[in-house]
Amino acid sequence: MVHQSAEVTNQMVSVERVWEFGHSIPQEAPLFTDFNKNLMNWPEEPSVTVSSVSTQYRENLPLCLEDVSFTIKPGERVGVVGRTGAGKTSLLQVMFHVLEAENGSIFIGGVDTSKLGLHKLRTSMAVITQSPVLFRGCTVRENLDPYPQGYGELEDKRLENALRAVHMWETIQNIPDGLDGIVREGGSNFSVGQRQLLCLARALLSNNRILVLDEVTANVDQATDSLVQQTLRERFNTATIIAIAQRLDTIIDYDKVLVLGNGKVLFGPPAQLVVRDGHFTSMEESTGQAMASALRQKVKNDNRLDQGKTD
Ligand SMILES: Nc1ncnc2c1ncn2[C@@H]1O[C@H](COP(=O)(O)OP(=O)(O)OP(=O)(O)O)[C@@H](O)[C@H]1O
Repeated sequence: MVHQSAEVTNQMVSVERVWEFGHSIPQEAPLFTDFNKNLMNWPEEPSVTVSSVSTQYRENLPLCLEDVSFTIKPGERVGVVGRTGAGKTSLLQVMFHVLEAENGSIFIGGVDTSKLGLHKLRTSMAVITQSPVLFRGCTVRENLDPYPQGYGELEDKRLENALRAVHMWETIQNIPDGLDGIVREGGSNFSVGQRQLLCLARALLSNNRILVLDEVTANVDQATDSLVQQTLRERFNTATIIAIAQRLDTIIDYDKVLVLGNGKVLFGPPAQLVVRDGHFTSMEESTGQAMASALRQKVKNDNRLDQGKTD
């Protein structure tokens, strides 16, 4: 009896812990709200307005975004740049309400996203993160399109087109069972770059009007990067694209550049941004030409490095 009562006391600690997880931990916003019902085709106009957003990861930590405001028009392609730790990923997290904004608001397609259920919000925008997610134990086919719109040859053709667009069709054909090949833990049977390309194919298949990319081509070579950029231009030509980029050449032809630094922003067309000491410092119309040529020079240098030339 003594043994059993000690055992029960021990097990009650586990019960207490489970109860705490269920009741005392701050929860995310609800997945579904009544507000969602009126928004079947949202966002018809894929605009993004971020208004005076500030936030931090925890109460005693410094703000990772401070009074950030900008407006992206439907169909614009915006490159997000900034030094390491500038808040680029935090901005994406706030857009998807993974990290909640403490102040300010985010409107997507004219709707205040804090009123939306998370399911609607997160399924309406395609995102490819720095650590791309592939699901273990599922096939390549299921990873690309968990909710297939058709079956048989038609569906195979859709998947093939998406894989061809991201230049992964040959790779998939070369693995055992092709589209029906199994994806291992965390996608470990693919390289990081290949996983990102597969996630891009998944984004293509989802037909979302807003595409968010977090350094999506950081792990692929220059040639694949150019091909992916071409795919983005051709296949997402009406979508709004927000792309965090480390390579300036990937965003040089984008409509706008958003420069984050110490949680604050500069926002404008690439030709209006000024580079000093290799970093964006201000936005001046008159010096736009200088910026454009600095960018071109930088791209040239990067290309030389990629080709292994040392001059
Ligand atoms: N989970 C976290 N908890 C606490 N602080 C965090 C967390 N994630 C990021 N931070 C802090 O927030 C700030 C912004 O980080 P964030 O990841 O947004 O930067 P970033 O611009 O995306 O950097 P990188 O280019 O390296 O990806 C940094 O100072 C970082 O230390």
